[in-house]
Amino acid sequence: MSGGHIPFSHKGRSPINAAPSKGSIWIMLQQMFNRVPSKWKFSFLIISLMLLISLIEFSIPQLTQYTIDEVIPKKKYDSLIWIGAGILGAALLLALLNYLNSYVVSKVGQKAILDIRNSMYDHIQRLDMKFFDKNRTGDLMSRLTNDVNLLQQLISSSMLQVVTDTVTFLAVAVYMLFINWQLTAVLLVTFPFMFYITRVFGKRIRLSFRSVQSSAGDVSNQLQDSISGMRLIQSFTNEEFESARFAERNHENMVANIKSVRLRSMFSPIIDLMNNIGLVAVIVFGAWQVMEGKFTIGLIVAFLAYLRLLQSPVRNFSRVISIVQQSAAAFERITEILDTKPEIIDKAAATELPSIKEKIDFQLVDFAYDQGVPVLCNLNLTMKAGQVTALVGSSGAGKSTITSLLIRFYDPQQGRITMDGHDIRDVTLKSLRSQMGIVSQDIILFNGTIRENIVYGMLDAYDEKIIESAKAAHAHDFIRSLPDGYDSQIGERGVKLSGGQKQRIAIARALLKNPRIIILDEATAALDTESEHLIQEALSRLMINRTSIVIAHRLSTIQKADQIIVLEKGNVQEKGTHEQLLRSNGRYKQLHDLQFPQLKAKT
Ligand SMILES: Nc1ncnc2c1ncn2[C@@H]1O[C@H](COP(=O)(O)OP(=O)(O)OP(=O)(O)O)[C@@H](O)[C@H]1O
Repeated sequence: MSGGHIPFSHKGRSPINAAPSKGSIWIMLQQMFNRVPSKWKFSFLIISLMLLISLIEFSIPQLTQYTIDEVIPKKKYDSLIWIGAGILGAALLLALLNYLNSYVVSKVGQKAILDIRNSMYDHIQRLDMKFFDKNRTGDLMSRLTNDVNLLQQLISSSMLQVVTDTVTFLAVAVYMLFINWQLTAVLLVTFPFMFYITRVFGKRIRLSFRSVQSSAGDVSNQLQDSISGMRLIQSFTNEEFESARFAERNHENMVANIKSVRLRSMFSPIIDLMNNIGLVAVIVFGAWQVMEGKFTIGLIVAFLAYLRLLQSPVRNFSRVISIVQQSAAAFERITEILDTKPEIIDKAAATELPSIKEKIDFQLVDFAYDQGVPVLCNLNLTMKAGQVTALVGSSGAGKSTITSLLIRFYDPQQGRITMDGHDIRDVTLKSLRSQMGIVSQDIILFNGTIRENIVYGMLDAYDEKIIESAKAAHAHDFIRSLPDGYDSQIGERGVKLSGGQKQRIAIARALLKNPRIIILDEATAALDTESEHLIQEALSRLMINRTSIVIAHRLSTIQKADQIIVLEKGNVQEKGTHEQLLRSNGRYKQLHDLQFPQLKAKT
């Protein structure tokens, strides 16, 4: 891949990036503060510590001035020891207080970060499927990890510094104005410029960090895609192609970083230059005033020390500003997630859905994933409780969509879905979803042991129940033959198991949940005859005494269904039993003949 156009190189950036929230630094600090445990007690402690620190820092130049203007001219030898001890004592106290301050703030900051990450995770779990359709895993992971880490950096090192620096700056500036306003005025001339430069650079730095973080999200997306698809990459020997794609993302991230570093590298020297102009002003104006006999040398020395006290917050601030801006950009990305409101939530007056007894009804349902691309149109269908309803039809006809609407992963734009007359939007999600179990072709298993994966169906189940479900799912024997039995690790997504084994674990999990309604989405595709036989048996057990919805491409598996619904282009084309549909000689018969040409020949 020699730098040419790389297919699939669209970034697929998460749409939540599209509308950056207007999070100001102040809002960020405020919200972080709200997450601090016992914030007022903490604030009192921190403010007391800071005031003490400022007071001590402030007293050292006082002692210096006193030494130069009083002790030296009047040769007060006795005072020297006290002055030495005073300065040393102050320095020791300063070290101790700084340690305390930094430790307390960092500890509290870590707790705030813990809280943010937990709330983000909790919030993400409640978001609609629509959100996950549109946003990429890598980017979300990058927000939960990288962006939260950036905030951590703000709290642990910088926020404290900004606050202490501001207090020190104000205290010193007021005191300097008080002891010599002319000299202070000369010195403060440079500050409005610094303020202006800080604002201009601040904005640019934040924007540059946003691109850095967003391109880090792209790198993370790329990694997530390729590492989880490693089997595909290696089987197609597309390693070089993938390396080129990764290099492209990585390069974009580097360019964004370099741009950001350039801005930050320019900012600090400009602030230093301003600081030095202030120093020149104090030296020239101060020396002139001493020569005129208006100021003492001690005053100038003390002033220079204060100047250092005044300038060090400014210098620190210019350093910290990039961390603050970086955190502000991270905070915006975090807020975008926290501000995304799920649409599928319980209504205030939501009731508990009673166990299904009669039927599920789809009434004039219209649904589209994307506006203008209808998937279901005016769909009417009824599925009787305790029966098996099979959904068949061409690929893309909307079979899986029907089940996604039933479990409320999405809500229809028009029409309603009811269970025994209850609109599913009027009942709690928990009571609705607790009645459903899904076994699909894309089996989702978590990294962990077999036991952990089965027990996911009912987290407080006893071992006997787990084993009972595994037996019913024809999984017990193969589990027992593994060296660690139920405690065997199955690897990420269950990579250490065969397709059929994974499916049986998923069936055991569903059996343990014991749902009233079971959805089987192409559950037996791509299996050999023997596994299929075992799985069919397990599935039959799973379907006993439940309302079952089976999506199957292979018509052999659904011939005994109580009702077969043939869908085409989001609507019901035919319905009936296998025999009825064959007799009516319609779309079902067509599909059937395609799958069983030998039977067609006989008829
Ligand atoms: N998450 C989604 N976002 C946007 N469009 C989607 C999404 N899921 C499905 N679609 C589209 O909706 C239509 C119906 O898809 P659905 O998965 O319900 O079909 P299906 O009948 O189950 O197909 P198959 O038998 O191939 O699984 C298809 O055109 C598909 O491209």
